[in-house]
Amino acid sequence: MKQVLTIAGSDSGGGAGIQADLKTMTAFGVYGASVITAVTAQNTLGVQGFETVSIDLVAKQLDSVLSDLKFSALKTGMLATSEIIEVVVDKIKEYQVDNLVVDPVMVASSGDILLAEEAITTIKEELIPIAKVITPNLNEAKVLTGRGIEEEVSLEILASELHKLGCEYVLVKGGHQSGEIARDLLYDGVDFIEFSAERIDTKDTHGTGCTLSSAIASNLALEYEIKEAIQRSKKYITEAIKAGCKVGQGNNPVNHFADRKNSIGDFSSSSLKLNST
Ligand SMILES: Nc1ncnc2c1ncn2[C@@H]1O[C@H](COP(=O)(O)OP(=O)(O)OP(=O)(O)O)[C@@H](O)[C@H]1O
Ligand SMILES: Cc1ncc(COP(=O)(O)O)c(N)n1
Repeated sequence: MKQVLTIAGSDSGGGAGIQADLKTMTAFGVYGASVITAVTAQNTLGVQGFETVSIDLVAKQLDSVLSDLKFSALKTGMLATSEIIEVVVDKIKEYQVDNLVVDPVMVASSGDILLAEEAITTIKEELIPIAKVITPNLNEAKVLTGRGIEEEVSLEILASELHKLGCEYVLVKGGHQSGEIARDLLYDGVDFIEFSAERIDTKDTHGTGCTLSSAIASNLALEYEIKEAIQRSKKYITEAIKAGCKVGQGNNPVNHFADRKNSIGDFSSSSLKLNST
């Protein structure tokens, strides 16, 4: 079974972070392991607080899993501080894991800040250069290219500027744009490739970024080449948003069961052959 690692924060509400990552990996049939960088007290209404895990314990988690399991891909999500980013980069280099997907999480969809400001430079200078693909949303792409959030700029310009930071591919997500199409743009340094799907009219998009990046990491682990991996992940996130998951009172998470409703029948009592004496 292919193994995939997520290095990210915990979302107690189960919609984003580590929890969304492991659900996504399971849905794609890969084995998901996790290194937790921060523990958030969070629900569908927002982030009520968080604490980072000590550098020592982040390093120990990384050594534990990287020395034992064999990862075909990994993703990073909430890394919170420069010090955590540095230890993550050191360990990825030490254990030489390929197929790094970097989701440069900065702010939760609720508006709560999840990354220290000085850590933005560390992401740019140390993490992005070792990434196979980075998956910033529109605002993250603007911040990483030194722009203000209000500035009007095309996905093409953002993607080509970000590519110069040294990653192999840039996928700028257009989820926060308006219009009938949710358009993401991939750039490999030469060509732009669009991934478009219908925009679903909903506020329940908690965890979309975590889910998409985990889906890409899972599909890279399954040996799909990058465009196919993104295409499959885009289909997954679109269906998961469409199905939704009305679990809380705020912005609800996506539904990881969207594609698998029919498989429930396999586990129903009528389909199980039990020997009773
Ligand atoms: N309403 C929507 N309908 C269809 N697709 C969407 C919608 N919102 C986001 N997406 C898609 O979901 C994926 C994640 O994009 P988004 O821009 O929301 O990332 P993000 O802001 O990092 O996510 P998050 O809100 O979890 O931080 C992209 O493929 C995007 O196009
Ligand atoms: C631990 C953690 N990681 C990432 C996000 C971003 O996800 P979203 O923007 O959907 O809130 C989050 N809210 N919490």
